Amino acid sequence: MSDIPPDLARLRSSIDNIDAALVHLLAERFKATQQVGELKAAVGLPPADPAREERQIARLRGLAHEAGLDPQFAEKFITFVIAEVIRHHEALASVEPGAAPTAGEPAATPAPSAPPVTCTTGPVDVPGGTPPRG
Ligand SMILES: O=C(O)C(=O)C[C@]1(C(=O)O)C=C[C@@H](O)C=C1
Repeated sequence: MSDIPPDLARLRSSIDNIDAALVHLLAERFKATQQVGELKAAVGLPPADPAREERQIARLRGLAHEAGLDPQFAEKFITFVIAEVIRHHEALASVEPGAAPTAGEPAATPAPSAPPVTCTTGPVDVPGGTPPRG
């Protein structure tokens, strides 16, 4: 393969930095939305808030326009991210005592001090399950 022109290498290095920043920014956003999901589940608020989403989309479309980014792309991107957040919120709501009501149902009384839900990456300890080996 031929040598990479220095300008291409420089631009790619910049792209790599930007991509890393995007990943870090998204990780921070998901840390914040995780807490929102726990709070919503604890008080019985529904996972999605379409009115809030409408405001976010309108705001981001405006920012995108000012920044020279395609507003349609900005909307698609934030909609994609929010859809994933809602999926996480729904998972939290399904395990919280103050789980979100389904349509037409009143909200359950929230537990006074519902513990925060944490994500487990390792094996889950089930009471009465197989004792750990070793
Ligand atoms: O602000 C909220 O209520 C959230 O749950 C966060 C968030 C988001 O990711 O920005 C996600 C789902 C809602 O529909 C609206 C916004």
